[in-house]
Amino acid sequence: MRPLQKEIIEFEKTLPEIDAEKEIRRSVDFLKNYLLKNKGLKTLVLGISGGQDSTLAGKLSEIAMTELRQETGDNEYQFVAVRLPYGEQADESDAMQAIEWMEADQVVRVNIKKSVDEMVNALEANGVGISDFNKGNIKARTRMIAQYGVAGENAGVVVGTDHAAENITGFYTKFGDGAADVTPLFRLDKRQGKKLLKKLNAPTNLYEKTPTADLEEDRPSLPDEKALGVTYTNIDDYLEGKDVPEEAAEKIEAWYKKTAHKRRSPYTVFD
Ligand SMILES: NC(=O)c1ccc[n+]([C@@H]2O[C@H](COP(=O)([O-])OP(=O)(O)OC[C@H]3O[C@@H](n4cnc5c(N)ncnc54)[C@H](O)[C@@H]3O)[C@@H](O)[C@H]2O)c1
Ligand SMILES: Nc1ncnc2c1ncn2[C@@H]1O[C@H](COP(=O)(O)O)[C@@H](O)[C@H]1O
Ligand SMILES: O=P(O)(O)OP(=O)(O)O
Ligand SMILES: [Mg+2]
Repeated sequence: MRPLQKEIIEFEKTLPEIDAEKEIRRSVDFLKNYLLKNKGLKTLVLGISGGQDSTLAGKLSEIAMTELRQETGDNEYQFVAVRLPYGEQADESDAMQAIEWMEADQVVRVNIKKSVDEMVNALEANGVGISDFNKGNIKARTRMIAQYGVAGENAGVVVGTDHAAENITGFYTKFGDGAADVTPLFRLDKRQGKKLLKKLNAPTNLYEKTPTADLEEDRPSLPDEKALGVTYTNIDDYLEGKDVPEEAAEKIEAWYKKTAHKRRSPYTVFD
């Protein structure tokens, strides 16, 4: 194994093989225990995009809240699914199918378009030109603001969908979808997430879907793998300690180094 690969695996805590049932239980118990330990917290809040990761994190959140209601008799334990389209979303039906499948207790819908466009206009009116790529990150941060708004009014915490394959590459917007209070998928790679969804009998189309952040208007539904220049198969293999082609390993390690600032708290004079 490459020396940096070993270090990364230790950091991400990814296992070479998993028992899906055990990992489902581990994530559900983690969510339940977090709310039980932090008295006063009652809800889990998560944006549902129609993609694999939020479908999985949403289902785990709903299972956790259902069990907590049954075990405590407290019906305030609720999972709130949040739809956050920017205007019309191409795969809206997938998002609604995911919400129906996970049987979310509550659904909140906020169209982020006005808010995002206002911010871009305000910046541009003051001489700061915003690229389509940068606007994409503003969309992700606006979704974060909306989710914290919902959490703040519902004694909630925001669930993040970050997992090992996104974390290692820093493939998320800093303080956007990278901002969350609890991350039940941390440690899992992309194929392990699929394995959990399969075990949970999720609709196949939701986990066989091409992963996309879908943040750019110039390149709609841009596959993550195209943006990253490396496949999830290679990333997952790398995280599971397997050999991957030299070029893929170099790309993964370059992303890991370039995005180190996202995996820590802000730098200080002591760094
Ligand atoms: N999960 C997803 O699929 C997903 C979601 C959103 C974005 N994305 C992708 O993730 C990426 C996000 O873009 P990004 O990383 O350019 O934007 P970002 O906003 O996440 O990070 C860039 C910002 O980080 C800070 N920064 C950069 N280098 C730093 C350093 N060395 N030390 C401290 N701070 C530093 C700066 O403020 C900079 O503006 C894009 O590739 C985007 O397409 C993926
Ligand atoms: N359109 C969306 N509606 C609700 N939530 C969304 C939407 N797009 C993204 N999200 C949330 O952000 C994370 C990260 O998405 P990536 O596809 O990995 O960039 C996603 O899991 C949702 O929670
Ligand atoms: O985060 P999601 O749910 O949008 O999944 P994916 O990253 O596979 O698009
Ligand atoms: Mg997505």
